[in-house]
Amino acid sequence: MSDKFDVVVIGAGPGGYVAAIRAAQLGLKTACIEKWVNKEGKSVLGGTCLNVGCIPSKALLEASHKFHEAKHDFDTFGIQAPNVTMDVPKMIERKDKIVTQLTGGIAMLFKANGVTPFEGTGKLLAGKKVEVTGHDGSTQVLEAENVIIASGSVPVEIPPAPLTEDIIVDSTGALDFTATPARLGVIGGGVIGLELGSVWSRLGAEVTVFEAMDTFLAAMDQQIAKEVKKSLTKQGLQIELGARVTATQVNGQEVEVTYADAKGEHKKVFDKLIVCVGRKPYTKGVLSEDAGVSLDERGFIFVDDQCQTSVPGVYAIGDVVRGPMLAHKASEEGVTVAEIIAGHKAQMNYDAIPGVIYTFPEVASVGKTEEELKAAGVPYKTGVFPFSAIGRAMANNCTEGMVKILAHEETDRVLGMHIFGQNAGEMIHNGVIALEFASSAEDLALMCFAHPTLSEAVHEAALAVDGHAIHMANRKKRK
Ligand SMILES: NC(=O)c1ccc[n+]([C@@H]2O[C@H](COP(=O)([O-])OP(=O)(O)OC[C@H]3O[C@@H](n4cnc5c(N)ncnc54)[C@H](O)[C@@H]3O)[C@@H](O)[C@H]2O)c1
Repeated sequence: MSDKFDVVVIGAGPGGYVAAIRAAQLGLKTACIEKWVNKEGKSVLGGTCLNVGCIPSKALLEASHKFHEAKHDFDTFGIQAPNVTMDVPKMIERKDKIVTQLTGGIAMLFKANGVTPFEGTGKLLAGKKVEVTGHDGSTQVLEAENVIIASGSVPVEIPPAPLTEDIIVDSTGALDFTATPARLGVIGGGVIGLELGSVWSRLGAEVTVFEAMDTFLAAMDQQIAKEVKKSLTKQGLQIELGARVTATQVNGQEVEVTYADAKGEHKKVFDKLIVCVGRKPYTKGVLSEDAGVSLDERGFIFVDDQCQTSVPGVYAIGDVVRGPMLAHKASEEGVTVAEIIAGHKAQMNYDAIPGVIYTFPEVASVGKTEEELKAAGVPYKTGVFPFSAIGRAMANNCTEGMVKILAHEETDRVLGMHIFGQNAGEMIHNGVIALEFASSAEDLALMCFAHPTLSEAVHEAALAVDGHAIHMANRKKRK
């Protein structure tokens, strides 16, 4: 059987499903192929983000934060809640319910928009044909005017720590622990390591994070990264920098980790070990040999600025192509490509993609870091404002962190915004809008921010760029 579509999308993660919906909205006959099967053996849409990534991890982060707050911080507010306990299976059940609701929601959106879903594995053949192999092994070929590959990424595995059934796990396994491990090891002090390490630490695990690099959150603005490390350490995460895991040995229900740092070789024993050392693009079985689509030297599908691959009419988006591996980046690329296919002018701005680490407090950034500006020789000025001087932060009992704004020394144009603080992931959109609209720090400073809000720290940081902050003594006073 052969079916013809204007657009065939391979993959229904936040890149693929968004691309498919937008293409259908634009009047294009669209199909979307997804092979994901959940724990119950059911075909589901949503990819990594909805099934085992962004959403389930946030459900656990929220639950563990509430538990931690009830146990340790309620007293500050005058609330007595002795004997607070955590029901881990119930927390996991709630997480699973949210996932089911959201993945089912995409199926409904496909229906509402007229996207034809196919369950199975999509493989690009020559001539913009796509073969779909169903879960029962049957095959059919779809013909397409345009193909969008959105096959995503998978966790990197490392030889010293091969995954086991339930002791050495990846980020997916760490979302389904049935009880809090007493001792938890985490390999990789990146985004996933800090988020999942936080979840289980708040629930009572003794957590050690092994990070191979000497610098903590090396890609981040280092003034912010230092504060984050201090805060997480205070919360109980033991962060070992310059620590490379060289071997693991599972003994019954525990695992011994061997790691090397500047002081030599050490060993530490854990009940569970999470491996989160990055993700790699997933192209296995997605491209036939004669498909004509080239990969780059790191295994990503090679694309131009408009996400076009080496084959005209074949596009690739999201984690399988260059750029940050972030759901919202994938979605925006999906919309951009759908618009391009429909003949519209569309472009993605890679300079204004926010990144958030959902620890408590959150860490969020957009644009350039101070280190990047220094390295590029760009003249800049900074405005920093601490949450400790924000009334709402005091009322909320979370005065940790700061907002930092970097602006061009001569033009005053906002070049970067970095926030460590409660709700930083929401506040960072001030920076995204500033970058998109090429605002100056003065533009932000001249806006009226609601009081009392945490966002006032953004306003004050913008004022501080030129030494005008109201609620702190400015280091440099300017007119
Ligand atoms: N909140 C979010 O936006 C979010 C959440 C989860 C994942 N993600 C994305 O998923 C991707 C994967 O996340 P991640 O945390 O796995 O990767 P990452 O790249 O953020 O961090 C991996 C870390 O592991 C370290 N590492 C590598 N090998 C090691 C070893 N042998 N021993 C010790 N440390 C080692 C690296 O130096 C690095 O710091 C990232 O691109 C991330 O952006 C984003």
